[in-house]
Amino acid sequence: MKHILEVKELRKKFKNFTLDNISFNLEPGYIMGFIGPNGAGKSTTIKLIMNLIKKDEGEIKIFGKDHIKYEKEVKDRIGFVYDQNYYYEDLTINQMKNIVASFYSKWDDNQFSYYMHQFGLNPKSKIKTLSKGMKMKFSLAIALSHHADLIIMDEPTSGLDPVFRREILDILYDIIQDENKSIFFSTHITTDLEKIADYITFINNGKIVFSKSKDEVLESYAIVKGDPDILNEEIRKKFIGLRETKFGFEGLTDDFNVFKKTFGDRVLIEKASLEDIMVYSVRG
Ligand SMILES: Nc1ncnc2c1ncn2[C@@H]1O[C@H](COP(=O)(O)OP(=O)(O)OP(=O)(O)O)[C@@H](O)[C@H]1O
Repeated sequence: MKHILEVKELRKKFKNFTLDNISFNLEPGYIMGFIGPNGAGKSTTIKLIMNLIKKDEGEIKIFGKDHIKYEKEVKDRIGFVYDQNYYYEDLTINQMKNIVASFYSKWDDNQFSYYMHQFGLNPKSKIKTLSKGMKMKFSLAIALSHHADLIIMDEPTSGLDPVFRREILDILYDIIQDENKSIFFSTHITTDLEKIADYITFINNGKIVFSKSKDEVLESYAIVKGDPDILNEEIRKKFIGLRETKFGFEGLTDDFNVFKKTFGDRVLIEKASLEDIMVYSVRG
């Protein structure tokens, strides 16, 4: 099996939004971050992968198998964290865990107890008494306790404090040390991805902007800063996004050698962060 997750020409049309021609692949042993502004189509893509909503067109294969035809088998091997995980609020963590555990063939109670301890959660607490961050920790513990080969998460670190976020990143990093496992997750916290992602898939307005290795992404863009008087129509076209004030300009380009050659020391060329790439690409 070459790809653990294959999404090919995926389409879904809502009344006011179309997810159009989404294609990307994830190989075993890697972490892929899924980024894009609010409303770009991240959750919709994830719901389509998990068959929580029906696709209009396209193909999704997980572990080399069609995600609908082999849904039960495929989902048994996926650890899924979703920003609206539905739990019975009146049950305790342990009672809810017993219900969820029955769905997984490789459920591991020791692993779950380990995470309860690690995450500082009391299994006797009622779900309704948990804070947002604690509920997310509970969801993560469930996703990580059945020896999943693919972890899919929709904004798993939202609502978590920086200390716990770092702990989660370490856990995710440990998981992919097993080279047969992969992680696909959406996030707005691009600095987390700079730390641990191998691949970045960027979606904007229902379309894929790029799906590439993180190193390739970070090497192919730069921020150029300089004096406004060097800007003309031709030069402006070299920017993906540009911000101008009367004191200077700052812009994102994927053609920074041209600036180096043409302007030398008159421009400052700096590395672009994932956040820069996202913000300038979206704003234009
Ligand atoms: N069931 C639905 N019916 C109609 N439109 C929908 C439905 N679900 C999502 N949409 C629309 O699809 C678009 C993409 O939404 P989606 O939740 O996938 O974005 P997102 O990238 O996850 O955003 P965020 O970062 O804010 O979570 C939005 O315009 C949203 O209004």
